[in-house]
Amino acid sequence: MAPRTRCATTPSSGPRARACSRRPARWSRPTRRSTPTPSGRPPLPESKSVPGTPVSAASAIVRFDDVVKRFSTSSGVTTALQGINLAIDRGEFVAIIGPSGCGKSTLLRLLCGLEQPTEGRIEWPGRKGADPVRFGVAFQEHRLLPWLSIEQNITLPKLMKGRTAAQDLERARALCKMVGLEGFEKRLPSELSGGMRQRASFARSLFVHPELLLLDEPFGALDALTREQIIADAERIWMEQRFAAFLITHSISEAVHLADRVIVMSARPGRIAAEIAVNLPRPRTEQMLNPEYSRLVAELRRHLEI
Ligand SMILES: Nc1ncnc2c1ncn2[C@@H]1O[C@H](COP(=O)(O)OP(=O)(O)OP(=O)(O)O)[C@@H](O)[C@H]1O
Repeated sequence: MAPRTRCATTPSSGPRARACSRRPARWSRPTRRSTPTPSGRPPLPESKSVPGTPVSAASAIVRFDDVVKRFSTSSGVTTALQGINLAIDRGEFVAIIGPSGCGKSTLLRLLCGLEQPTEGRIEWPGRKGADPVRFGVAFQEHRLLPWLSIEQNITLPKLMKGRTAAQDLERARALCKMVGLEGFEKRLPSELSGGMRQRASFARSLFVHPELLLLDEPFGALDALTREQIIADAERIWMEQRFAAFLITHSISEAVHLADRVIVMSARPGRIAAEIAVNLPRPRTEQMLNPEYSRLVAELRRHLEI
């Protein structure tokens, strides 16, 4: 039987081949932590991805089975994604990286239901009845409404329903504090720096207590220093809350800093070319000096052919 995914840049034997995702549709059970999380919540996976080990229905929040996505336009049909088999576990941080146009945003849009697969299935194993999984989304552009204060922007889902309770404002304030915006709750977006607006956008994505956080290059447009600070904060917040996260990024260092697993996509039609488990200890702020960090960066560079 042909492999479900193929590695475009990896030889058929040797260490690189082991990273290649020639594996069945269901992947990898995480190793469980024995130490409590800083928030005191139940322990969740620290790092994972043993090639060929199936993800159980109980641990996966979402699973793509042989998903194909084609777009039909007046100028023809584009196959954006081909043969995607991917499972994301509860509490797992997955980063996705690949060349422009390889289908990363299409994957994200499939995840939040803005697109439907042309072939294959997307399953939500833990979903009860018609209850949707709670999503948070943050984009490269902050998408804050300019006429609303930061706390109003954060509570927007409730504001739109016309009922912002005291506890919602309390949560908005707590989120502002969490992302380093304490004291700026009443400000308008135009009164904040670019990095602060991005922090506010990140806080807004957390407002709904997401089970799955979708991050479409949210730190991509920031200057290097601000970006480093926000990434460190994002990791801390994820460690405290342990939602599942799906991060689109063009930055190898960002992927290695944040993710338990980095998925490398090949050029269009997008396929999963490789899956790299990141087993570095957290928090990873100091890990750049770790030889394993350099090894992972080099491995990802090889897969991306840069
Ligand atoms: N609504 C659409 N209609 C037609 N084609 C589309 C649509 N959305 C995406 N595509 C095509 O699907 C392919 C994948 O696009 P997608 O935006 O997912 O790539 P990407 O990896 O996110 O790119 P980038 O890194 O540049 O943002 C591209 O060829 C794009 O032109």
